[in-house]
Amino acid sequence: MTPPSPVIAAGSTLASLQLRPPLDAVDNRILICHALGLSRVALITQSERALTGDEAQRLSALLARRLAGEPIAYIVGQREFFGLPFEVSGAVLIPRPDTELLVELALERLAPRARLLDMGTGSGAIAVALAHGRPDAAVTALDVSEAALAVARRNAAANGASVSFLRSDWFAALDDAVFDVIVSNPPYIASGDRHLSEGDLRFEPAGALTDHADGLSALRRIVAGAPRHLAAQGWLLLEHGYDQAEAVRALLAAAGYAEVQSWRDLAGIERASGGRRP
Ligand SMILES: C[S@@+](CC[C@H](N)C(=O)[O-])C[C@H]1O[C@@H](n2cnc3c(N)ncnc32)[C@H](O)[C@@H]1O
Repeated sequence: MTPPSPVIAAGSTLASLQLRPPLDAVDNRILICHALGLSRVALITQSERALTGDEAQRLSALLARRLAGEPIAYIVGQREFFGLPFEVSGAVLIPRPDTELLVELALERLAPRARLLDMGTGSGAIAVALAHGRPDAAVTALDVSEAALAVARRNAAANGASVSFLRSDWFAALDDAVFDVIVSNPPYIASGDRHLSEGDLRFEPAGALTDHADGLSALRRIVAGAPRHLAAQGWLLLEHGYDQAEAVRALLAAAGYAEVQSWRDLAGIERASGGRRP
């Protein structure tokens, strides 16, 4: 079926636009607020206000992008993660609620003034959430993408979080730095996986999603390289795909990590695994 035209008529009231298919009321509300620079409260109090010609054009353009499948977070340039606002652009993965599990696991393991490293920081979501929640911690975050690091630096500044950022191909630029906790949500989708050409993933940076191999190659490199940068008893905590927990535990066990285990997300799926320095 052809989707209804995204062209919005000048003179439409805000109330009528919120119920306009094919988007649901939440998406409509977010796009209207963004196009018109209105708060949610203003949308309610000004429900009978009619759109000007300029506003109708702006909203039509946003709606067309959404109907073409672009994630709403990229359209409005923002996504919430761990209760904090994060700028997002096509240079970074949109932070997922699933990844909050990794933040919680790290928070449980951070001793006072602990040193933490976030590998493949993207928007900075994990590092900024941790530095915001634990200002006493010394948080370092790295990424191979300079464009992602620029977004992450702005997110740290906007959220008042102190994070040291570093451009690095995994451990390459770390010298002999040592951390008490290393966390990573690396690219773990295998090349050729059909999900890469579906939904939001079509719009996200390929380098954030896939390792261009079997899905485990970045995880292998991190598991192998982390011991040299972990303090005694230090934790390595990794996010991975819904079907990779067994494989990641096997990698950790083969590398000699202690207390190897996996943790389930809110849907009951093992989405994070880790262990202590061998
Ligand atoms: C799945 S995204 C995670 C982003 C963010 N940490 C999050 O959880 O929302 C993976 C990140 O790893 C980065 N990355 C990919 N290859 C890398 C490499 N060789 N060295 C460092 N970072 C890398 C990507 O640029 C991307 O930002």
